[in-house]
Amino acid sequence: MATVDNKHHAAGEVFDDTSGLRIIDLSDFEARKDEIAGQLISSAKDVGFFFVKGHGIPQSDVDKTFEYSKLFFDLPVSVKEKHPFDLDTFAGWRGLQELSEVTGTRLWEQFVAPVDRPSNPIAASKYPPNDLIPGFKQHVEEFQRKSQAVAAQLLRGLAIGLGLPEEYFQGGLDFDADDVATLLGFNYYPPTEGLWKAGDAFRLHGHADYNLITLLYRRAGEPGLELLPGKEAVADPRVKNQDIRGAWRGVPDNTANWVPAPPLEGTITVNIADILTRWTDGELRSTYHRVRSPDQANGESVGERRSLAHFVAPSRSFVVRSIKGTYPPITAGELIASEGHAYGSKFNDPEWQRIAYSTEGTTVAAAAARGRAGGARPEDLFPEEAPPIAVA
Ligand SMILES: O=C(O)CCC(=O)C(=O)O
Ligand SMILES: [Fe+2]
Repeated sequence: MATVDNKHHAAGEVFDDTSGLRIIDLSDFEARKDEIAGQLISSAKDVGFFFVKGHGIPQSDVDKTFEYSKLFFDLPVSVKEKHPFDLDTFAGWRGLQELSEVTGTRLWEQFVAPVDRPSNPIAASKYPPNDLIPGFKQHVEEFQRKSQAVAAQLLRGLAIGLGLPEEYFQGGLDFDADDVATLLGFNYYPPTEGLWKAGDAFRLHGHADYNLITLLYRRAGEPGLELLPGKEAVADPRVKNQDIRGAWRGVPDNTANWVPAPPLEGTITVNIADILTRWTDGELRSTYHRVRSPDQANGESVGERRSLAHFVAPSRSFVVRSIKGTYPPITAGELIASEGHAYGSKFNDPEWQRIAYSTEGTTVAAAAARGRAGGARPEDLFPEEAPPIAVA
């Protein structure tokens, strides 16, 4: 696993050698917030992805959450299928059946865990009975509370970086709200030994996250995440007059230059997601990303892979008003549901599935990005001109 020592300095900033992504140190935030804000905003505008260290989340909390991931996914299908994924809320379990139909095998399973609140009857019903996994729901809540505090700090920095009041993006972030919409996504990618040749398929198709900002926790020795820096269509000025509500923006270009983002010890991988893109009129980039299947020939582990995606979102009743008025006001709850339904209908389209889960067209660019001896350079992350994006 690469570590945060695997880095070089450019203009006083720190980059990971393999991805070219910035590693932003959040320690001593209050004293350093203007400096941090500058780094955050430049990553959020140009790339949409970055790593943070000095975030204060103990590794033991992350490890414990991964242990719960194993307990959950090890449950029999007959138990998990009692808590199906729900397109209105994005919560619940999915993966097995729909992906088996496309690939003939299982690439990805996901359980998206809500925060249980009395006014949200869906939340409790998404969890297996407590005696099957004692303490699961409570741990998920405690972990999300800590992770959301990091997200709130990042959003302060981004507001400062945009020249807005520091509190600008704090609306809707009350973790104790009855209609809290923040979710913890558990991803499980089963072992691929003997299932397919390296590069024949993706574990997770290219997508942009539906929420506000995502904090992604990953494990040592489990690469595969790739991203398309700053290329999300909703951030493109050419589509800014469209109402992005419910738009599912197709399958991202497989021939484009995807950049690998390795897991870096002690860091959280952060990405801007669609609600923040909408809120900032496309200025901050909700960037396409995907998980490539392991490349055994290059020594990558074909064992299981897990990740935790903390999908931070404003409370469902919070009204998102884009700063410059590019998009009409809409509640976060409506946005989340419309993205969910757009995703659901696309997902059931066999042609979409075929393209999303095949590496057709990726070989040259993706292999070049992966094989680059010294890793991507920071300047690779700042494409001069985005190719035209079809919006019809
Ligand atoms: O597993 C990963 O590294 C990425 C997961 C992801 O993109 C998601 O859950 O939205
Ligand atoms: Fe994602």
